[in-house]
Amino acid sequence: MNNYTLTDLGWSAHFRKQCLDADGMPARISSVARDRLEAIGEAGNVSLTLHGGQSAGDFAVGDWVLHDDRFRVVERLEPKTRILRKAAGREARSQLIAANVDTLGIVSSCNADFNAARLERYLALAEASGCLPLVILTKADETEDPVRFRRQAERLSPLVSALTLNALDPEEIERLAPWCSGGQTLALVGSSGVGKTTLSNGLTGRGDATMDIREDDAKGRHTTTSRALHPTLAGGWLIDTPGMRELQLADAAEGIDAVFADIAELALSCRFSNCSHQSEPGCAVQAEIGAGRLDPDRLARWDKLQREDARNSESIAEAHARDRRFGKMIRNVVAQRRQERSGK
Ligand SMILES: Nc1nc2c(ncn2[C@@H]2O[C@H](COP(=O)(O)OP(=O)(O)OP(=O)(O)O)[C@@H](O)[C@H]2O)c(=O)[nH]1
Ligand SMILES: [Zn+2]
Repeated sequence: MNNYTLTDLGWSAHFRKQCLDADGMPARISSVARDRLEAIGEAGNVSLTLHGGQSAGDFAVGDWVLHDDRFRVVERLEPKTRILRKAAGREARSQLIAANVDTLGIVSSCNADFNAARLERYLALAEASGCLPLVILTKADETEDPVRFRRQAERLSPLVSALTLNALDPEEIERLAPWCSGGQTLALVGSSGVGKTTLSNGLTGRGDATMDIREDDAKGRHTTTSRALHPTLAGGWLIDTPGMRELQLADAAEGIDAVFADIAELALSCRFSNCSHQSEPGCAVQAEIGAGRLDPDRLARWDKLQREDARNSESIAEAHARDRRFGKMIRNVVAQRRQERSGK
């Protein structure tokens, strides 16, 4: 049995402001099942049910909700940050992976996994999600020169802070405490084998086994959902879901511009506003490359990310519009209920 305060759980003025005139008890979602949410509140773990047009897909691990005394979800509070991904399947739309992640830990290792393009992709994602990016370079014990990797990472963007560590050493893992203490939430992304599980186990003190929640689906079969919001030893939270592990860029245009702010700014000085920065006359970007001040590979990576993002965003723009209409409908229903309750 836990006894967390709302502050321990990551509650802040951002959420309090949203429920000044709302009734219901706050709880933070720790896992999302097909028709039910598991959450943690001041009274401990609670199992919440959805009703009245609510769909599990509208909620993500890390979200704050208000529930009534029959443990029904009344309202989802607008999150501080949200991590989206382009959903699989033919109908392209974005899918909510996690909410209220304060820091996105971008994990890579001090070896052949280190890849500038991949780091930039995750940095853009962190920026688009509103999370603080932290590059965590593992396997520092396996290289002669970890500082070289850290410098390379820090050169990618002024947004980056990076640290190197041996994820197998509990003392070194403690260096991550500032990002996952005091109710703060950290999530880890990165390729397979870079040490996410090792870090996660070290940060939470738990073994590899995830606490599964069993649920009967409509056909009477058992399905399991992993609890995905884990308390860290430092007094914060770690979000670990399968979806976090397969993130792609979607709708991250702003994030890309922030990571490549130097190129985006140069591009403003190109003679043509639709310059492709390949061979046009008066291209400020090519001029910088010619002068040896800009790495042509970096321009190529920027170009690739932008094209990928444009493809993804185009197809999900319509789905977003539909989500907004749906959100509005839900808010209207909730407001109407509230009016009815206070009126009678
Ligand atoms: N020497 C050393 N080994 C490490 C370090 N971090 C992880 N490892 C090892 O690298 C291997 C892969 O680590 P995992 O934690 O399973 O990697 P992961 O990112 O969770 O991989 P997936 O589960 O496939 O996504 C394991 O054998 C770890 O023991 C480190 O900092 N130093
Ligand atoms: Zn140009």
